[in-house]
Amino acid sequence: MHVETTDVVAVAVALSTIYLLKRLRQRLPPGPGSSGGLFGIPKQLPAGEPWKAFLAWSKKFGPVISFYLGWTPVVVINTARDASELLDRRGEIYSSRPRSVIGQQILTGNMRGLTMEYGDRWKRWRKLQHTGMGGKSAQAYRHFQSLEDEDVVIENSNAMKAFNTTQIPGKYLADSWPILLWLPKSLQWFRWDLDKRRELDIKLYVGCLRNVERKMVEGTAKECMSTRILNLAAAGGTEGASEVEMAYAVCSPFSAGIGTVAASLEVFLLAMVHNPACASKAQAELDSVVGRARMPDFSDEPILPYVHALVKEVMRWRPIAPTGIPHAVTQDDYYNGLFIPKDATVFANICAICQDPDLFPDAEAFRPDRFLDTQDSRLIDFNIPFGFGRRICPGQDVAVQSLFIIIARMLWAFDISVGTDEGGSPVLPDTSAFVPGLVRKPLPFRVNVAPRTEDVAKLIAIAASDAEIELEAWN
Ligand code: HEM
Repeated sequence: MHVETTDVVAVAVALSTIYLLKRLRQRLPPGPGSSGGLFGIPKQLPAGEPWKAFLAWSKKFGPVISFYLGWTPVVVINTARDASELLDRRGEIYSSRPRSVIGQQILTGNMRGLTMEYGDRWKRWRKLQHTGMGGKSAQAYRHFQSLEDEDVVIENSNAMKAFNTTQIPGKYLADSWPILLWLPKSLQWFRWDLDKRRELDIKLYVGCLRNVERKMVEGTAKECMSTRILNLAAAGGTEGASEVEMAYAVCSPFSAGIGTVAASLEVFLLAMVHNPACASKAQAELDSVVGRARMPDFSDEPILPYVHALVKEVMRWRPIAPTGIPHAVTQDDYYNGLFIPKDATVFANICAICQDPDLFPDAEAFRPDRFLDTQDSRLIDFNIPFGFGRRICPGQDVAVQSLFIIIARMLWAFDISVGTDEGGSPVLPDTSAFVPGLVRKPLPFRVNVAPRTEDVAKLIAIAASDAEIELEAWN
């Protein structure tokens, strides 16, 4: 039988059209539809803080909503129950990341775990993360977290700045049109700067890892995530991860951990300025448990329930990762009669979930006690700000430890109050004014931080100089 090429093309077009129409007729979760942008399809997320638009839409359309971003279906989950059902229980298919041509493929050569698609490489990377951060490994950092905490740090933050600028949906043509990768490399204008940055990143990360390797050979290395991973590699336990993969893995806590904890501390200050009664209650607990002769330590943690609850409330009241990091679905799925197509991007609206009235009555109020007077395991083991399912933040134990020790010590040492302007009048900051982003932080505000007693300054100075000596050994 003779078949013309045109016949084959016609059949292929017809079949794809039937397939597309069939998919489009399936009932996607309700949503605002598509308005604006090219052919009525929005190219970018709602401006400013998208979680607010998502929350408003969910009040109108229901807890799970959808819309199109370019040609990609986007699903947003707005309650803890639905997030847990989809992202935790169905983790096998909800644990990928949306394809990122610019930020992941080109800038990092698919090495950065945060935005890596689900698969064997991600599983290898994640195993390496647990070597350095999970459970017991996190506890091993406690001593260093209680010490007072530069070229490497600056270069690393440059690497992160470059990565963050690529994480704006719709910003790059090549993210929406991956077909551009078929152009000869010399014509792919969008990769010229990124290729140079990737080379610098690899040099930096591999350089750090080799530095530790050299110290291990000399016998001067201290145990850390790098030594553990290098030992694991030597014992054949890294499943063939390349040197570059390992180098990116050990450097990811740097990038994912610094800005997030710093932003949470700014939220803490904002909360204290507005809620002096909570600060006083925590200070009373600290004074009765720790006394005034020494600073609080990790050993005090089990007997400082209010401080612990205050840390949780800081993270709940104003989550710093408002919509988490988007997941992607790897198979078609149905949920409560709604169709969630393969490759849909899925956001958990963490800010909305943290205001869920069923879980957090009077959610706008800053009330640490909500975590004490409860039998609800979702509050006792509260970790919603760290995301969901298999992609849940691997650094959550490290983060909570950092926040606990810094917040406990700040409250023990200082009175925190509203700042004043040049004329001496108090300036109460807006509790909803944030610098938007994947990780957000409060807009700059004035705050007054004063030592609670004269002895405090002396105690801190002694502790700081001891810590400096100890940290010197890590240089
Ligand atoms: C208050 C501090 C922090 C918050 C609120 C936070 C929040 C998050 C969130 C929401 C995600 C995405 C989870 C998901 O996809 O469902 C995430 C991922 C991640 N976080 Fe954190 N994080 C914090 C601190 C840290 C620290 C200190 C580290 C490292 C020491 C870290 C390392 C990571 C990494 C490597 C990922 C990517 C995980 C993956 O894609 O598999 N984070 N974090």
